[in-house]
Amino acid sequence: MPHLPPAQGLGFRMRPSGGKSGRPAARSVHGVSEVSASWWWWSQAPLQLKNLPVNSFSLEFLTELIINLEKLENDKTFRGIIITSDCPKAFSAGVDLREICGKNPAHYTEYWKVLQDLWLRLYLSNLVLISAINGPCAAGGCLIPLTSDYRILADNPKCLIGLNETRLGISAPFWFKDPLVNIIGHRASEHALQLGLLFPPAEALQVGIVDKVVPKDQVQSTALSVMTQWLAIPDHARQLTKNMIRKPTADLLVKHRDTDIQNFVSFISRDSIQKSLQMYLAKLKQNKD
Ligand SMILES: CCCCCCCCCCCCC/C=C/C(=O)SCCNC(=O)CCNC(=O)[C@H](O)C(C)(C)COP(=O)(O)OP(=O)(O)OC[C@H]1O[C@@H](n2cnc3c(N)ncnc32)[C@H](O)[C@@H]1OP(=O)(O)O
Repeated sequence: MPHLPPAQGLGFRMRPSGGKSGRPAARSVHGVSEVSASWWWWSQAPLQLKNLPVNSFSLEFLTELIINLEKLENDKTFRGIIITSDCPKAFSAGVDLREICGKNPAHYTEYWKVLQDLWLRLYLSNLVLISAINGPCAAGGCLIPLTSDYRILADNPKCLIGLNETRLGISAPFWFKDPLVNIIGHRASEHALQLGLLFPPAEALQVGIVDKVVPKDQVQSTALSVMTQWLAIPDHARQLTKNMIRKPTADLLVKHRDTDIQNFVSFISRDSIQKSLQMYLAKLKQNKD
């Protein structure tokens, strides 16, 4: 792991909410993030993503997320995580475009490798992962939902979800496409991916990219209730089953990850792509005004 300097506004919060176990909240500060590990309810941990303004995946944010997930995974008292956003504007805006614009090939290589690492850690996690999606998530912003075991989306027209890469003139990586196919099926994925569809809540539910749509103020309570159902299953049986179903998909990335990195680096280093990226970033800033 690279050494990371402290940064403001970046972090993950595991919010205490009157835990039943009576355990005191443990608070520790690690490098860039403050992690308040405490018990909320049994062994489920709410993990709130906070990389203002839109939870885009900067290298620093990805690295911290991986570290925090590893801690939770190794702490045998935790059996599940509810992942949500603590940024009002988005669940996640996906790849932080500033990480892949105007940098050098070594940086692009490191960035893509860490993004793959996060995907692998999430996709093969032994924990029950529930995405409580309380904001838009497009393209790379779907990484966490697509690798989760269950997805709950807030019923708000702004909460669009989908792999819209083709609309940006790019193709979704195969390791984004594969989980989508596993979730919504082949034909629906062909349709969604080629057209770069971003689904509003009702359509997202209909196509199956999310499992439940509820009013925004019920996303957390619904996630808790779903988690309770999942935790009623013995861990070892559920974990073996999850691994059996997901391993073939994960193995594809493990097997092809070096080639995938090379492809990404050569693609992103092209002048034409760098120009498009600069224009897209400028457009995002203009839209704000
Ligand atoms: C032509 C584009 C080419 C892209 C080439 C990419 C190549 C990648 C190779 C292959 C990778 C494929 C897999 C993954 C791909 C991705 O994830 S690409 C990123 C996809 N995400 C988006 O396109 C989301 C863009 N953002 C938005 O739509 C909106 O910001 C929002 C999330 C819906 C929030 O809207 P709003 O509340 O109106 O806030 P804004 O004012 O728009 O944004 C606030 C600030 O955040 C900055 N920002 C937004 N998204 C990103 C981002 N992805 N990376 C970096 N920064 C981002 C935005 O510029 C604003 O900044 P300031 O103006 O400085 O406040």
